Amino acid sequence: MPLEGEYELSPEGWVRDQTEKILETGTTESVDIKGRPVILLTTRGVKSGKLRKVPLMRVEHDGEYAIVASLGGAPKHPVWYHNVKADPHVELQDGTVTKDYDAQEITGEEKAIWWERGVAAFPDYADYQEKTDREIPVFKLTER
Ligand SMILES: C[C@H](OP(=O)(O)OC[C@@H](O)[C@@H](O)[C@@H](O)Cn1c2nc(=O)[nH]c(=O)c-2cc2ccc(O)cc21)C(=O)N[C@@H](CCC(=O)N[C@@H](CCC(=O)O)C(=O)O)C(=O)O
Repeated sequence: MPLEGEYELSPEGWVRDQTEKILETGTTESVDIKGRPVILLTTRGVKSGKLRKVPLMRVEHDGEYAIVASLGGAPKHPVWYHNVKADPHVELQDGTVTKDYDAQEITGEEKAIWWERGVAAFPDYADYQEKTDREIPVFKLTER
């Protein structure tokens, strides 16, 4: 069951531009970061109840996805992290395909495995973790 409701785009210029391009073209393949693929995550705003769309790096393995709340190694989690913790029902668009998932924050061995996959997909994640004391959270997505 897709997420219903009005959505609002990021106030962050370059992110907004990429999100708009994905929405205009209908595919996440219309954008990339340093040549690396991107997915589009939709979450439910924890206060506004609005749908929030955020592009994230594509971290996929055998049809399963993870999302990494890196925010470039900032000291605080991105706002969408709190949305997902409050309501784990998210949508993920990869290419032209959008599906519903339940997001679960992972830790320990499972997180170590997905973290490696994340760094393989986007090596900058390792630099981001280096530059902050914040442990960058990872969620695994399970199709609903
Ligand atoms: C700027 C802020 O965004 P954020 O949720 O903190 O997310 C920050 C970033 O993670 C987000 O911009 C990502 O898209 C950046 N980003 C990546 N960010 C990552 O963390 N990881 C990635 O892998 C990643 C890749 C990526 C690739 C392409 C690209 O264009 C952007 C990429 C935002 O949208 N704020 C809104 C509010 C959003 C929101 O959810 N509000 C809540 C209330 C929140 C509250 O006040 O408690 C609500 O609606 O209820 C605002 O200020 O109006």
